[in-house]
Amino acid sequence: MRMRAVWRLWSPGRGSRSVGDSARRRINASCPRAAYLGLLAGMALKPVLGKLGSKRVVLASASPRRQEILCSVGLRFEVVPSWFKETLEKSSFATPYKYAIETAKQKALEVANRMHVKHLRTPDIVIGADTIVTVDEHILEKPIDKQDAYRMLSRLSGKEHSVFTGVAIVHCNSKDNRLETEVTDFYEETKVKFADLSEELLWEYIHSGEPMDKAGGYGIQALGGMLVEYVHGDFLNVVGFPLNHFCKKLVELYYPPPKHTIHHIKHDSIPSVETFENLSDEENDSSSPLQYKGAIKLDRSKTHSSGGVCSPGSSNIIKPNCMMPVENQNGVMENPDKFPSKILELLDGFRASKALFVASKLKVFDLLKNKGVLQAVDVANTINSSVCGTERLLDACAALGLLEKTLQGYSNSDSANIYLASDSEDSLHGYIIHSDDHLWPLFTHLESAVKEGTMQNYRAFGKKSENLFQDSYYQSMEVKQRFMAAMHSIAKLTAKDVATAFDLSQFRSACDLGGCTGALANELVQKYPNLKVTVFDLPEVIANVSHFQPVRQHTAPVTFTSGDFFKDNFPEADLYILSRILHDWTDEKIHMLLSKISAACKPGCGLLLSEVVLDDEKKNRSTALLQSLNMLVQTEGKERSGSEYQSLLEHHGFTNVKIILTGNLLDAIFCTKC
Ligand SMILES: Cc1cn([C@@H]2O[C@H](COP(=O)(O)OP(=O)(O)OP(=O)(O)O)[C@@H](O)[C@H]2O)c(=O)[nH]c1=O
Repeated sequence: MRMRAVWRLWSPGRGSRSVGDSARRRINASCPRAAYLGLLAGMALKPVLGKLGSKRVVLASASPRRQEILCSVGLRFEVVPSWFKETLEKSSFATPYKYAIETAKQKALEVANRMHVKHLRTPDIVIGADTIVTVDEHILEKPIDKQDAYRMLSRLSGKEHSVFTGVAIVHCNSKDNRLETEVTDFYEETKVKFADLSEELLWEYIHSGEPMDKAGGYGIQALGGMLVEYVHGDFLNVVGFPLNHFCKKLVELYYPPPKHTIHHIKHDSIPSVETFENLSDEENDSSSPLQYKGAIKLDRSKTHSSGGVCSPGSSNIIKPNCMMPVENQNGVMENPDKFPSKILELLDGFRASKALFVASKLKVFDLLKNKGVLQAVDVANTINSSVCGTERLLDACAALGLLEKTLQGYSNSDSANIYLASDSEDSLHGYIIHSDDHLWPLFTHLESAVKEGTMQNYRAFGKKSENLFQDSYYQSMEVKQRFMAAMHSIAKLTAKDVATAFDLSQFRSACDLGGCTGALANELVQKYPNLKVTVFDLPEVIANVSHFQPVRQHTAPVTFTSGDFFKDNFPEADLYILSRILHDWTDEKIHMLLSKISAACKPGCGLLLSEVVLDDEKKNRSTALLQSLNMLVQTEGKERSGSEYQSLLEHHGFTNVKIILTGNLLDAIFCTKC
């Protein structure tokens, strides 16, 4: 086995309804990623699932993976596998995804018809899906036998291919005993790259039996994961169902922007955007008079799928072609394609960030964690702020899903308790404060950074950063502590995924260069009790690490040694670690550092990097690419792609470079000295 792909998103059965709330919370607390996904999805889907709860929902698929994925978000449905044969003429479709969508549609329609006619049980909604793999302009479906699987897998070997899943959501209605259907469809594309597969590995995999019921002849969620070098896009889409896109579609269908938003379109030109978080205000469509004050009331009898909405006699008349959700024949609200939700989301993004920053800075989440539920006036008095300002901040946070608002007052959401309270184990408070105090001023000079191609520390803080860390991050005790708390937050969030990305059990000593508070080092000694880890960092940092150490430690403690890795000799080790170090520096300085590490390494020594890895074309991972802009405004470094890291490492005698996209904020790269 030469390559291994680890993507922790796939965890069958996670979030199943049998797990009680408190149990789930416990699981989540020890697994930040699961917690994030669980809470986000749970929160987002609640109102939509509520609406679907009373409907007969049918999954027209025999695929156990699709059943598990949909189960995992708590959707209630029956399974009626489709009898539709996947025999549409592929060459008659202009693009592969159109073929996948059409097949998905036919699968769902076949089930809808059969249930209506044969079983006299018309479903409300039928969901169909079809997954295909495309490579070199060929569409690969499920192999018919082992030879076919061999042909498919050898075609995929060493190459990038696309996985498309087409999905059809069919709304059904029985009128005068006739079945009426309304289809909403979409597709999702994920790019997957396979390693070069040896004949031996290929046949071993085929004989495992796994390829036979899977498009392209592999199952990424199981043994097939070992064939994969990287995945760009939605992992679950490869597994068979694009859950994220599906949830967004449900939101669009069942939860159009709140009616008072429509008011804003007219007067502010900035409607709120459809994020999952918007859904936390479950009762948006309640009949609360306050909620609709001054807003257009949508009268179902006056809405038409073709025209838009008007409310005659009201002063708030909306013209037919403005960005209104319109009702389709099934009474379902849909957004016209023109609605530029993505752009508006970006345009508004800074407001949401700033609301989060201010609430964190004013310790709103700490207060609510301690007190449970409070009215706005009590929060305002405690944080020494105006009642009207506090109320608006709390409302905004509630609408963003950070708080919950009831008649009793405001309380923290689960994710706020886990990530926003400053004293919780997985708190991101440090990083939030750093973002507000340090990154925000730097980003206000992004335009200059882009024009000049350099960091903006002088413009933002009036200080030259000749020595980046001394001048920017360690210039005062306060700034240093803030910076270390920020790095600690991120390291805690990512350490487990980085520490477990590769098998490091053969190493006995490790040195984490620039390892700061030792968060990754502490995770490594948990995972590998026989590993002795030394954190090597500047004296200013080492002097300040004590209060970041874990309270209960069952393993040998991590040791800390001070020095400058550019100038001083560093401790001997058979594994070196650089976590978020290379992205701070120019290629020239990286070469200097890597050649020092290479010289210190004996053959067989390992080097573990943890960085955000960009895709080779630098076009797919927006979070990673924004992180590279972040490096532009504040350092002389940048984020790099997998092949860029590979060539830097190979240049210094490291081989067998493996990259794992962890699905977390940091990815992991491992290589050995030859
Ligand atoms: C690439 C890949 C695919 N699959 C499975 O491949 C089948 C695709 O075939 P389909 O025709 O879309 O679905 P089906 O299995 O025939 O079911 P149905 O929709 O009823 O026709 C689905 O099962 C998927 O999970 C995996 O489990 N893992 C993977 O990495």
